[in-house]
Amino acid sequence: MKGHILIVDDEALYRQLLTSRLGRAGYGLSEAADGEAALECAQQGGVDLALVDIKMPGIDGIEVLKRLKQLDPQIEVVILTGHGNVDSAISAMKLGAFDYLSKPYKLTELDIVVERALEKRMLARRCAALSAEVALLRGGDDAAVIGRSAAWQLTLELVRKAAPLDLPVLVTGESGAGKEIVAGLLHRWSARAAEAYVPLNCGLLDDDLVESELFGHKRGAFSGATADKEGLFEVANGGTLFLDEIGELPAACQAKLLRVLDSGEFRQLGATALRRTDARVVAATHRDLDSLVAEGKFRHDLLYRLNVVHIPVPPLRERVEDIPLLVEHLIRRSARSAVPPRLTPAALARLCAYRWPGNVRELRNAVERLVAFGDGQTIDEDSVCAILRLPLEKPAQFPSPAPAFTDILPLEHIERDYVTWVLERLDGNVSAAAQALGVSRSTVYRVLRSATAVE
Ligand SMILES: Nc1ncnc2c1ncn2[C@@H]1O[C@H](COP(=O)(O)OP(=O)(O)OP(=O)(O)O)[C@@H](O)[C@H]1O
Repeated sequence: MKGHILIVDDEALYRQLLTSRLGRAGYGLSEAADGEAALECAQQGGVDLALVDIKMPGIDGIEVLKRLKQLDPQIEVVILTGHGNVDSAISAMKLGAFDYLSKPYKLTELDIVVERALEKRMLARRCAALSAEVALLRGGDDAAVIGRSAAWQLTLELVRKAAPLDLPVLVTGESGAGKEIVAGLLHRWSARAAEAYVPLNCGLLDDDLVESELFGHKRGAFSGATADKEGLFEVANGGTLFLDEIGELPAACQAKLLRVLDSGEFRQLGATALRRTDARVVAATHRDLDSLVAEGKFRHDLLYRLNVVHIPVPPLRERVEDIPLLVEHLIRRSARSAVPPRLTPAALARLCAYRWPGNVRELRNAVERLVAFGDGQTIDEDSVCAILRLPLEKPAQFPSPAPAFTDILPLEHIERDYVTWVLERLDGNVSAAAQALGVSRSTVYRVLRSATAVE
C-alpha cells in the first residue's frame, strides 16, 4: 500500500469524488463526515495523511488540523478550502498543514499534493527508523524502550534511582518481561555508561566453562587451555557485567562471585596471584531465588549480597496500557514497507486481552508473524486469533447486546449493557475494554458502577 489517507468532508459528494480517485490510485482510505469522526479515526492510528475540508459544522477544519497534530505531529494534513478563502489557508499552513487546495481544484493537482505529502511522511518515517537503528548499533536507545503504564514507570523510577549508586542490582521477573532492557538502562544511566557493558547468560554455558569465562584462565589450567585468557570481569572493568540467569550459576562460581562482590578480587583459573576488578554486577533471574536457597542450590549469602538493590520487572499482563505502544513500535520495526500495516481496533483489543505468558518477547514474535504473513495493509482480529490460537467468535456465550428498540431506553442503560458485553468478550479485562472502547479505565468502572446502582 502507498499510504493511508483520511478524507474529512461533510459533503458526501466531495468525499465520494476523492475516494474513487485516490482508491483507484491504490491508497488506503478512511472517510469522516465531521471533525469528531475524523479524530476518532485518527486515534486508532495508521493515518499518514488527512485531507480536511475547512468549513464543517461542529469542529471546523482548522481545529481538526490542530488536534490531529497534537495526536501525532507526523500526520500530514492538506486543507481543502472554498474559493478565495486564502486567509484561512495561510493560518492552516502556520499551524503545520502541509499544503492547501482551493475548491474547485484539478484532480491532477490533488494527485501531486497527495504524492508529495506522503513522500514527506515516508521520509520522516525512514529517518526515524534509521536513527533508532544507529542508536541501537551504538549500544542502545532509550526511545526504543517502550512503556507508560504506572507499573512500568515505577520500574523505571527504581532504575533511575539505582543506576548511579554503583551497588550490585538484582533484576527479577518472568521470562521475556524486559530484564535485559532494565540491565541496559542501569548501565546507560550510570557514570559507567562510556565503559564496557558485558552480558553473560550463565545458563547457556557448561559449568566448567562459566568459571573460565567469568574469571579467565592461565595457559594449561585445564586440557584445552592453550593460552592465557582474560575473563569477563576484566573485560568489564570500569563498566557493567550483566549476569543473566544467575540462578543457573554453578556452586564453585557462586563462591568466587561472592568474593568479587565483597572485595573486588578474584583469581584466574590456574593462577595464584589475585587480580582486581571494578566491574559493577547486575544479575537477573526469572527463577525464585529464595526457593533455590531453600533447596540448597543457591548460596544465601550471595543472594543477600546481590539483592542490595532489587528491581522487579512486572509481567506484561500487569501493564496492558503498554501493549498498544509496544505493538505500534513493533509493527513499525517489522514492516517491510515504509507504510506499516494498520491494526484494526478489534485486533488490538484481542492483543490487549491476551495474557502473554512469554511477555514482550512473545508479543514481539506474534507481531513479527502478523506482519510477515499479513497482506501488508491491515492486521485484523481473524489474523490475531489465528496466531494466538484463540477462538474467533463466542456467539453462544456472547449474544449481541443490540436492543430491539421497541422501547425508548435511557442512554445510560444502553451504555451499561454495551460496556458489560464488551467486558465479557474480553474476558473481564478492564484495560483491554477501555482500550477497545477508546475511554479511560475509570470511565469503564464508572459505567459499571452505575450498572450496579441501577440494578
Ligand atoms: N519496554 C520494552 N520496550 C521495548 N522492547 C522491549 C521492552 N521490554 C522488552 N522488550 C523486548 O522484548 C524482548 C525480551 O526482552 P528481554 O530480553 O529484556 O527480556 P528478559 O526478561 O531479559 O527475558 P529472559 O528472562 O528470557 O532473558 C527483547 O526483544 C526486548 O527488546
